[in-house]
Amino acid sequence: MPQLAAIQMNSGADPLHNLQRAEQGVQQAAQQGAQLVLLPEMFLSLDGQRYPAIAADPQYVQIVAGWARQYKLWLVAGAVPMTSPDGDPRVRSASLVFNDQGELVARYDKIHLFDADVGDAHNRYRESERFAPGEELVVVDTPVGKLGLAICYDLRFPGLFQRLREQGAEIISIPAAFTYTTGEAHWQVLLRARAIETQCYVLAANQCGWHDDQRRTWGHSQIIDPWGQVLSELADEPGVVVAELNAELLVDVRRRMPLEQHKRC
Ligand SMILES: O=C(O)CNC(=O)[C@H](CS)NC(=O)CCC(=O)C(=O)O
Repeated sequence: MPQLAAIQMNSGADPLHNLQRAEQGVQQAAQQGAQLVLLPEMFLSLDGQRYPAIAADPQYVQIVAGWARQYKLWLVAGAVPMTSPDGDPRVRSASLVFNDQGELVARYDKIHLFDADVGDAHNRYRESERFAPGEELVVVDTPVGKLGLAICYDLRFPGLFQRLREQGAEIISIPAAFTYTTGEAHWQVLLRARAIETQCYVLAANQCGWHDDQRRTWGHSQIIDPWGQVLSELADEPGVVVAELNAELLVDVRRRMPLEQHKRC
């Protein structure tokens, strides 16, 4: 059965250092037989001041594409800063999907931006100051199933997930930098709810620990099956979580309880 993997990181500001640690994670996932691997949100750097320079330099994306080719796996570069196609000076937070040849096959730009007062040490999150929102939903064919893309704060908007399911999603990837405070309160409940409602596999890769700017993230990256069962979960240290995708289970859950056909609104 195909293997899914999510990489949990404690990204600092320096992209070169983060690249090294991300590659270690990808290598570890490959050794465990992973075919579809997810990196967390802003794994290249969690320092907002660096996002424009990262977006302007294609070498970062080329390096990540090279891992997909080298380790022969499909790799979702959870979210990286990318130039806005419409000329907005703000970057976009983009999820990039590479096939096992290292070719870019899909890009999803985060739609919901996290502007919230969390009440933690960092407190005031204003993602829209640095990032412009995306507009389009993305579902992409992979050898392990149809993959729907979402990012972090999107997790709180179930309508997006309903539409990914309508467009055929069987697996949904959620790279994140979910805060410690909101993660402790909501992360797993939301992830399991999205898996149960959409009857999809949910692959969630979070940041963990303290970062360079008084931000603390929750970790607890995990893989959940379409019945809502947590197959594998990390605590709050960097690492890799791996689980099998059982295509029969997915069909069975949907056949026994055909939510898609019963939906009336
Ligand atoms: O802005 C950056 O530097 C990189 N982006 C992030 O860390 C984003 C926006 S601040 N984080 C989230 O969306 C967390 C959502 C969350 O924690 C919740 O919904 O509770």
